[in-house]
Amino acid sequence: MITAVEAEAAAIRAALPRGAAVRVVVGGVGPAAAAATAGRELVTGADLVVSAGIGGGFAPLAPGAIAVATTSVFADLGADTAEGFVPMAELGFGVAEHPVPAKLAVELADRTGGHLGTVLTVATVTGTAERAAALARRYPDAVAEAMEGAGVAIAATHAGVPFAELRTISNAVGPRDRAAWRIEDALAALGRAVAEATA
Ligand SMILES: O=C(O)c1cccc(C(=O)CC[C@H]2O[C@@H](n3cnc4c(=O)[nH]cnc43)[C@H](O)[C@@H]2O)c1
Repeated sequence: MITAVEAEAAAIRAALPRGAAVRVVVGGVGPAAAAATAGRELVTGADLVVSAGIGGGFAPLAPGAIAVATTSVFADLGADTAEGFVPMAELGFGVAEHPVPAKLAVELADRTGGHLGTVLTVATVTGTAERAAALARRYPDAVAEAMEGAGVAIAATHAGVPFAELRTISNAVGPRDRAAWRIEDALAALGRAVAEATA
């Protein structure tokens, strides 16, 4: 499991059953750090790699809720134009959407009680209602936004290893309101979700 920060890794380690064959690695914030870390870790072998941590939630997901990716997508990798955002794939520069094997996503959601949907990976955290609405229009089934998942997915694809993404909600995707963040609730939910997923 690759997390962005130590607090996420600590919540996961505390929840894992004793002797679980799970490596928990802190990779840093953002898709580039996550991809580099996952690539390095996958050289030593793994059956599965999971990007796990807190994230922003799209309605109706509220702080403490669990999101499980059906697809992790680079949502802000592309070009800004007068006609709007053009995704990387439409520019002819590769793949932005990284599907999770359906059986894996469904099993993870069943075990954790998580909401299935697209999880967006962004390099810039959404901080306005306008951007949140634009993302929701482009990805109507989006359940969460975070900064690492699709980076980990790229490394997993290169290594030929299945990938999943698990996010617990700390804040709503929308206008920046740091006081409304519920990081402790999200970390507690992350621990519960990992305990349920690995029981
Ligand atoms: O100071 C801020 O306003 C601020 C706003 C959003 C995120 C941060 C972080 O430091 C987040 C880093 C970390 O958390 C994940 N995360 C959590 N919520 C979101 C979100 O709404 N959008 C994107 N990422 C989010 C992210 O994966 C990072 O690892 C500070």
